[in-house]
Amino acid sequence: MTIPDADILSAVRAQFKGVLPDQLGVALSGGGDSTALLHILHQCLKPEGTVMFAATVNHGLREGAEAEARQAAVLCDSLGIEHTLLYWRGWDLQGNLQDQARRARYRLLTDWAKSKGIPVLAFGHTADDQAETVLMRMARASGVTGLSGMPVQRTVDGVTVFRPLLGISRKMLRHYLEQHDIGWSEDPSNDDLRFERVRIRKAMEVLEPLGLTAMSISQVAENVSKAREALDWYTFLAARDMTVVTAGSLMLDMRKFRTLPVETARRLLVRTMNWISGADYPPRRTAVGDALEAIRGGQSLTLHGCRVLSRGNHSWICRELQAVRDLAVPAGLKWDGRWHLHGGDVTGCEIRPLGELGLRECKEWRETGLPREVLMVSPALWKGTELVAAPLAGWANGWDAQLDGGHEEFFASLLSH
Ligand SMILES: Nc1ncnc2c1ncn2[C@@H]1O[C@H](COP(=O)(O)OP(=O)(O)OP(=O)(O)O)[C@@H](O)[C@H]1O
Repeated sequence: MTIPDADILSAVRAQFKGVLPDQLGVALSGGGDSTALLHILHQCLKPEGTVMFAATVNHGLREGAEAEARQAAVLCDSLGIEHTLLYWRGWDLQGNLQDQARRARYRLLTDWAKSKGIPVLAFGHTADDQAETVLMRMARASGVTGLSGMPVQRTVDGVTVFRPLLGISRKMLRHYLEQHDIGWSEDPSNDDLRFERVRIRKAMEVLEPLGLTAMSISQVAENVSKAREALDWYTFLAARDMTVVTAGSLMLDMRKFRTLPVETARRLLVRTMNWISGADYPPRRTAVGDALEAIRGGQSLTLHGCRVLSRGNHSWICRELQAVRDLAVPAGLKWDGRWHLHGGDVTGCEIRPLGELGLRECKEWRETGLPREVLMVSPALWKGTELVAAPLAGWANGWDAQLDGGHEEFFASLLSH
């Protein structure tokens, strides 16, 4: 299928939703997709005055990579776009090479964008990449979030990662390149059947005559992503209605929580646990399903570095003591990835959890109205074995405990991805 240039350009332009950045970076591998991306964006943005930059990462893993990167630089030069070559030399010869290379690539590219003050970084993921991602996630029996595929836009380390080609197929882009007589490099690993993505790509050739095309599968991802947005809103409103967020923990009104549809309750539980533990991955789906049933049945339990305490009509979700018991940082630094203590002289002091011993010294802890388990995992200031301050347990001593981003961040996390 071919579509005219004007349609491709207007589809890409529409992804900016009327807000064009002053500066934009392109992650240019030199492959067909990102080469087409560079050219298309150049056509869309140059007349609008956006200054473009491009960067290519050489992972140092293939012989031809340097020559391909140089070729990408030549293309940029011909379009008057500043090009930077970034090098990764970090593989520790252990673990999943592809995964490490991908993480390193994102880090190098976002660092580069930040160093140049570039707010938006465009990637060449296409409808085919989206379809492959969705099929791989189906193989893992993913839920609504996984089946939404890759988002068009998300923030990574303060930089907007932007994928304006998700609605355009690889075939259309190849046609575009041929029409404009633009060359590109073929990465041999794109044909390496050891990779699941490549095997899925092959399988798609069989699915295509049945109507399961890159375009139709990526459209399903977009539909699911809209359904996910609606679900997130509902989860957000439910959280506002049935939770109290305090001392970095969450108190759930169980009478309301029990009436929630399972998927809403599951999302609320997962987001709460990720917010409290700081983990950037969710707990296993089956573990969450079991936990949910137990919590609704009024049980207490431990999961994902969090403790769920059943207290009659309420359940508390807080940090698990065992997960932070040995966590100590010099006062002045962030504790458990999210707490700061502010107050007087920090010389010789460190932040550790209040724990059982510390709580015993806080004679007025009951007046806080918080369960002892919540207070025991709260940040306290220690000088050796001497407790200097426990701001959340009624013994502030001139000190104040502040949560990174505050409690509103929890509610915001229900709507962000
Ligand atoms: N070495 C690299 N340097 C810079 N950007 C890269 C590099 N590798 C991938 N990217 C970016 O990530 C996007 C997705 O890469 P991936 O390898 O998953 O897909 P691809 O379909 O092979 O893309 P392409 O045809 O552009 O190489 C690319 O389109 C490009 O924007």
